[in-house]
Amino acid sequence: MSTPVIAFVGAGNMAASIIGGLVDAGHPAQRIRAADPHAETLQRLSATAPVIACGDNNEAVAGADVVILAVKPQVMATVCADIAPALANGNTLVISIAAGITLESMQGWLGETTAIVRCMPNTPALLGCGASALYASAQVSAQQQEWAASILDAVGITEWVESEADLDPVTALSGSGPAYFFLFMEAMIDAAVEQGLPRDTATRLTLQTCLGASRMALENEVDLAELRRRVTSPGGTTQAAVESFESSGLRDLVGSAMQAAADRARAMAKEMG
Ligand SMILES: NC(=O)C1=CN([C@@H]2O[C@H](COP(=O)(O)OP(=O)(O)OC[C@H]3O[C@@H](n4cnc5c(N)ncnc54)[C@H](O)[C@@H]3O)[C@@H](O)[C@H]2O)C=CC1
Ligand SMILES: O=C(O)[C@@H]1CCC=N1
Repeated sequence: MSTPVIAFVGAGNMAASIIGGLVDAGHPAQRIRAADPHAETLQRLSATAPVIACGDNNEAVAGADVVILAVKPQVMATVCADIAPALANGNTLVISIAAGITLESMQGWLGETTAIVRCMPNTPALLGCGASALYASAQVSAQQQEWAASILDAVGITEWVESEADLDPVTALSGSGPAYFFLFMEAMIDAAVEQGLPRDTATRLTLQTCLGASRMALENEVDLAELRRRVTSPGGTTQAAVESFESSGLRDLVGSAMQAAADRARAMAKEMG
C-alpha cells in the first residue's frame, strides 16, 4: 500500500499531536500538508516537523489522498463549503475529528458521495499513546478504511465503533479524558502541598504514580478492582482515602461529568449541524 498524502485543515493542538505521532512513526513529513490561517501556528508546527505548510485550505487538499479536518466544530461548515469543489473528484477520504459534527451534516456540506470517516482521537497521540475511535460512512472504500486505521494506529490504539451515536460517549471518555486525569493530578498535587510537601516533589511523585498505575493496569492480567485491593491494606491509609472518595460520591461525580460531556457533544451536533 503506497503512503498516502495527508492534508490537515487546521493545524492546532490536535493536528499537531497527530502529525507529531505520524512523523515519529515514520510517515514522511513531505507527504503531510497543513493549512491554518494563523501563520504563527504553521511556523510552530514546521519547527517540530518539516511538513508542507500551505497558504490556504484548497492548496492543502488539492490531490491529497486523505484530508483531516482538524478545525473547531464552529467553523466546520464554512471550511467544508470552501473545500467541497476540490473534493468533487470523489477520490479523497475525509476524516473529521470534530466533536459532535454528524456525518449527515458533513455529507450535506461536502456532497452525498464524499467518503467520510468520523474519528474521535485524543492529544496523547503526540506521544504515540493516543486512543481513537472511528466510524466510517457507507461511501468509504476498503482501502480508505485501511488508510484511516493506519494513520490513527500510528499514533496509538484504535477502535471502530458500530454506530455513529457511540462517538458521543467515546468523546466523553477518551476524547476529553486526558483533561480529567490532568485535573485529578492537579488536585492531588495541591492536596500534597497543603499537607506540607514542596510542589516540585509533589508533582514528580504524582506524575510517576499516575504512570505506574496506568502501566500496572495495562500490563497486568488482573482487573482494576483487584489492583486497587492490593494497595488497600485492611484498616490502612488507602482504605481511609477510598472510603472518603466513595462516601463523597466520586463515582456519581464521574458519571455526571461524563454525561455532561456526551450531552454537550449531542447539543453541538444540533447547534452546528
Ligand atoms: N484538543 C483535543 O483534545 C481534541 C480535539 N478534538 C477536536 O479537534 C478539533 C480541533 O481542536 P483543537 O486542535 O483542540 O483546536 P485548536 O484551536 O487548537 O485548532 C484548530 C485550528 O484550526 C485553525 N482554523 C480556524 N479557522 C480555520 C479555517 N477556516 N481553516 C483552517 N484552519 C482554521 C485555527 O487557527 C486553529 O489552529 C475540534 O473539532 C475538536 O472537537 C477531538 C479530540 C480531542
Ligand atoms: O473539548 C472538546 O470539545 C474537544 C473534544 C474532545 C476533547 N476536546
